[in-house]
Amino acid sequence: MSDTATARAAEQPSLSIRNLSKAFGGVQAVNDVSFDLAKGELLALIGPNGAGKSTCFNMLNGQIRADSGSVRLAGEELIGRSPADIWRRGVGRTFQITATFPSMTVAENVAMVLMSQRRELFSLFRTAVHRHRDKALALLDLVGMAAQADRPCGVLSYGDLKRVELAVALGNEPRVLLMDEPTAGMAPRERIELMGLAARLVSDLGLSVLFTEHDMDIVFGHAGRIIVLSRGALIAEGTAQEIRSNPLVLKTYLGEGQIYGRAEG
Ligand SMILES: Nc1ncnc2c1ncn2[C@@H]1O[C@H](COP(=O)(O)OP(=O)(O)OP(=O)(O)O)[C@@H](O)[C@H]1O
Repeated sequence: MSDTATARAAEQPSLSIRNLSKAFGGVQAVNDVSFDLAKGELLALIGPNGAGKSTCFNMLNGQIRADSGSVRLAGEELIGRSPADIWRRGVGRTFQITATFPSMTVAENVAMVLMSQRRELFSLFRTAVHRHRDKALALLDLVGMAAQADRPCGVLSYGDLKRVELAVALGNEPRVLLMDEPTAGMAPRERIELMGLAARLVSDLGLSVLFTEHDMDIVFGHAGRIIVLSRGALIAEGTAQEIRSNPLVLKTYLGEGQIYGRAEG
């Protein structure tokens, strides 16, 4: 690669979304949405219920096929690829509902993803768990869970489970991490701690994180930048201060008075 091409590659956003659209029957769930996620950025995607946030996420990781548009990871097109392929290329995801195996220990759960990443056979699970233990512990250390490595996931608090889930997502060494309502169902203090951890991972690992969130204290307290969807369309983009004072956002979302203390679901 020439010096100019190398410099250009370094400047490239991690994820570049252009004119993304998806309709379900007569409902235009996502309508011509374009935005960039920069390297080392913590970007929040917010909007009222039904705005299209989940549909957007599901297109980014290949779970839903876009009707049109483009999603590029460091310049490489992701549309049309399977979720497993997109995951292997470096787009990780955490879900609203935690998905660890309760009877397995914390370290075994992390080792599972390391095996899967290397396409190892699960029949050799015991030896693989042993082989991946150091890496699993290093990942657990990143999320403050190394001391609990040998406890079964089934006995952990919800906040700790979310940390394990984060370690599992990091096991694939993602360049981009999609976090779907990461703090849903958590107590206020746990919420702040988890997002503080995500922010630290963004700056320490140079990870790019896109997250959806209904808790505006979390969004305004942690996101470097915010994008706002309403009825499938991107209506605003900016810093917390810009979004808070944006008249259209106030009218369509923040003015509704439904975001603080919204029932989780
Ligand atoms: N599989 C589907 N089939 C039909 N309509 C769908 C489907 N998925 C989403 N929709 C519709 O698309 C629109 C966007 O939904 P989406 O779940 O993406 O919004 P959201 O912003 O994630 O909402 P929430 O904050 O409630 O999770 C809504 O009108 C929804 O009813």
